[in-house]
Amino acid sequence: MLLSWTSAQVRAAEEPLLAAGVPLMARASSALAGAVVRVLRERRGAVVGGRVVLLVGPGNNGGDALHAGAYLRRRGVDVLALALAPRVHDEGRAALVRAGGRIQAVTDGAAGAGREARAQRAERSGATELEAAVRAAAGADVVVDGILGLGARPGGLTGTAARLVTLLTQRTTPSDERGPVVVAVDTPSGIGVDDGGAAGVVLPADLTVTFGAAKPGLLLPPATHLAGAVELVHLGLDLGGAPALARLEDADAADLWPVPGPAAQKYSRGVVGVVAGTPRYPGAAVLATSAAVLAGAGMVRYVGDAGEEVLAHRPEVVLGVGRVQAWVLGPGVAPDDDAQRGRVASALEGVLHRGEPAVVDAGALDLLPERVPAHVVLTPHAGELARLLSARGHDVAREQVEAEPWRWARTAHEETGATVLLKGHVTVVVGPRGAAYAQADAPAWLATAGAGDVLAGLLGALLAGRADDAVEDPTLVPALAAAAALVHGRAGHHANPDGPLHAGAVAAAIPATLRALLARG
Ligand SMILES: NC(=O)C1=CN([C@@H]2O[C@H](COP(=O)(O)OP(=O)(O)OC[C@H]3O[C@@H](n4cnc5c(N)ncnc54)[C@H](O)[C@@H]3O)[C@@H](O)[C@H]2O)[C@@H](O)CC1
Ligand SMILES: Nc1ncnc2c1ncn2[C@@H]1O[C@H](COP(=O)(O)OP(=O)(O)O)[C@@H](O)[C@H]1O
Ligand SMILES: [K+]
Repeated sequence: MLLSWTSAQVRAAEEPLLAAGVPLMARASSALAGAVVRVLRERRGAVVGGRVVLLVGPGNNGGDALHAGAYLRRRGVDVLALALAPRVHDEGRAALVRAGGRIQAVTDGAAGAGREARAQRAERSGATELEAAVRAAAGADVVVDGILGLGARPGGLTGTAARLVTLLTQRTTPSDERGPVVVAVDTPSGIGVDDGGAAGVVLPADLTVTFGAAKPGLLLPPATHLAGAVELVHLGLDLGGAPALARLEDADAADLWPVPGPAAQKYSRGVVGVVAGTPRYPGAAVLATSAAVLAGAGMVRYVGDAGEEVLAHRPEVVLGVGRVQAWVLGPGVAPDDDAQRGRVASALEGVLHRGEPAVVDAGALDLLPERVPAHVVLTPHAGELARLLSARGHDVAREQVEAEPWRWARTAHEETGATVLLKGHVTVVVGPRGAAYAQADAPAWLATAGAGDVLAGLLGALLAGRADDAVEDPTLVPALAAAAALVHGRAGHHANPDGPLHAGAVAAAIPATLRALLARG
């Protein structure tokens, strides 16, 4: 499991070590230099003579970059530090100069203009300075982004740094193999370290070397898309307490998946009840029931008017109401289908009364009671979450949910009591007692009609298989939801690696995906 901690948690864990004189910056910067050495070797086959440009901001993040630069200079690398703040880390600067590295202050003449003529002169020379800095960075083998790290204030980069990064990103395209490899120090500068925001301009990194612990912003969209590969450097921090946000890996999902023992029978393995689809829209019913069957449910009951189509595709499914261990409610249930909405409502009543876990998706979301237990999992996409929250008095649009998925998923959990699985390229799950996950397992090809119905059925099977545990320990529910998102994403890869997908193929890939996962786990 990949765990992440907030900047405050990391700083608190650093404090006792710093007080005891542990050289954290030396550890961080030598690991950073090691990463740059590897990049140089991969890119040019040699370290000596490589060109590295450091973007250096006012704090310790810049200090890390400068110390790493000193190390690289001693290895024969040509190092140029661009100081983007009036003052940069003193010791780091001295170390780089001692090692023979160059430092250049960059101003862009836009700030502090005095009298007109002087201002114009300053502007001209500043613009030239900035242009030269951009040229140097664009021509380097590696650019090290040490402008801001844990100390970044909300709102993103400002001033010279913002202008330089803007020009540099215009000059270089990520797919251009001749452009520099960007290595971010601790975090890409200017992202929301704790919330994954990307309010201003950010230099997209190919690699982020992060210190002590991963930060939530490295796992959350939109910032996660700017971090590249993330390499964690352990600093020996004692990070007590719960992590802020986690990401499950294959072994974690395998541990959570119920595997039948010799005494298993279909009822003990979990029966899933599915209220989905309509005669007009039978597809969702077929996909949700198929996914539940293929994910290994003991039995699947279908409730609704699309039974004929369901049986034509899945003869294993049993039609009609009966005892179930978990429900899947809402895929393909249209707002004008009173009969199916009535069945959803009565299943929801049962859920509140008897306490089975349930997946509440699509058309069932607007039938959700005021408060539900955490073993009810909502599975909205950003638009559906915005609608649900707006109906409860929050003024929020789809774009805002996409910009801050963790925040709004948390709000939905607080409002409803439910565990919330917010779908997207990164699927964010929030449950009780601060439990939160961000899963990035799916190929973008999975953004296809019906994929959500498959996820609902898959999660339903998992909840049915672990229904007693889920009801007993509500903090297990978000982990189960995250595991379902992982398996769903993996099934997308499995179904057609790097190519177009249709939802039926994703469902069909579930058994082999689970077999591979359980064999490795
Ligand atoms: N605490 C430690 O001992 C360690 C810290 N390390 C490094 O130190 C970093 C944190 O250092 P700092 O606390 O100095 O913070 P930063 O280096 O992130 O920068 C903070 C400085 O930037 C300014 N600033 C913040 N937002 C700004 C903005 N939007 N525009 C312009 N200026 C802005 C602040 O006023 C402050 O002067 C970590 O990210 C990591 O790279 C590592 O060396 C490991 C050990
Ligand atoms: N860009 C993306 N990359 C990867 N997965 C995505 C992306 N966009 C959406 N998904 C996933 O595809 C599925 C789409 O579900 P949903 O929006 O409910 O579609 P539908 O209602 O048609 O089934 C979700 O599991 C979601 O996480
Ligand atoms: K940085």
